[in-house]
Amino acid sequence: MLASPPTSPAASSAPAGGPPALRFHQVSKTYRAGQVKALDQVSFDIQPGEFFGLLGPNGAGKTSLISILGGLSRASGGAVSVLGHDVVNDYAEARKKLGIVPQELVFDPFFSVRETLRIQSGYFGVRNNDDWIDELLLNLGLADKAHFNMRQLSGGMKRRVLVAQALVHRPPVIVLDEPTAGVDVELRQTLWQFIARLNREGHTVLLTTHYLEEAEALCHRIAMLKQGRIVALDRTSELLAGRASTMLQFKTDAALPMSLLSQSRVTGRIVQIKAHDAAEVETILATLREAACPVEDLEIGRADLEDVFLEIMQGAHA
Ligand SMILES: Nc1ncnc2c1ncn2[C@@H]1O[C@H](COP(=O)(O)OP(=O)(O)OP(=O)(O)O)[C@@H](O)[C@H]1O
Repeated sequence: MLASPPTSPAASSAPAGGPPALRFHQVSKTYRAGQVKALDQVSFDIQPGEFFGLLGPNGAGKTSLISILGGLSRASGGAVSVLGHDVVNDYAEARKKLGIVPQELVFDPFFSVRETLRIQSGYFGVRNNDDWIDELLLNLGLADKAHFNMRQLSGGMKRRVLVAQALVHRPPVIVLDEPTAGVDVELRQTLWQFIARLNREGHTVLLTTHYLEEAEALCHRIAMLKQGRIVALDRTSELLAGRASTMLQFKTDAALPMSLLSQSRVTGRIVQIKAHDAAEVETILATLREAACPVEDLEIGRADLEDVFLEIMQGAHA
């Protein structure tokens, strides 16, 4: 089970007339001389104060988009800006406004945790930053590791340092690329509490994750990428409300009636079938009875973001 992240507060309103926190305008990216199209004319804005989720299966283009945002790679077409600063033409200003937690664990093995954070502060021209560094260490459960050499930390601890590094210059826009991949329940809880607090205080957050329960709990709006294109973009509540709202789950050893197969998800003995309303639930149960399909441990619940995600990725609403 995933750790339950704290529910994010409502987005603070964007300053009237100000630039969006992040703007992606017709962004395209190709690799291998155009053979691989990782991003295809991706356009969307994220407003200041939003907690925004970018979801998609492996290879959808999420990391490519974040690399372009952070200046690690160049878009093949289109433009990206951070609070109005273009990431190519106005790189230094754009980079100052951003704190990016990368997916990969990159660190310098020669320094302690505190030295790493002081050096990172120096990159951004922030002096006498120890009070904020102490607060970061405390909030990320690293207070007793400040003097540890980076090599002495576990993978989860290194990831906490990466988060602290990204936040060391108090960036107004925080980008987290799968920050909870392979980390334990405790870090996820600590991390989400802290990030939700920063968001409440007005920081914009862009999150990519494969943990859809986290995205559902935290994100005000969600974009879904599939093969480099945006296939859904809406408020989380609208995404959930607009699709099948009910989920039947039961166990069976028998084959399902053909008429139910297309709307079912089968994992071993567990079958999940989506329904739009109570009448459709009745029809499904009647179909199972008529087919003499034995049903155990029947549960009827609300469809969650994972159900919506799978429905969209399977192309039903693309
Ligand atoms: N340096 C590269 N050279 C060639 N192809 C690349 C390169 N980087 C990414 N790709 C390809 O671009 C596509 C998008 O990859 P990307 O890493 O952006 O996806 P992702 O959504 O972040 O995936 P994941 O969830 O697995 O991290 C994939 O087809 C990938 O193989």
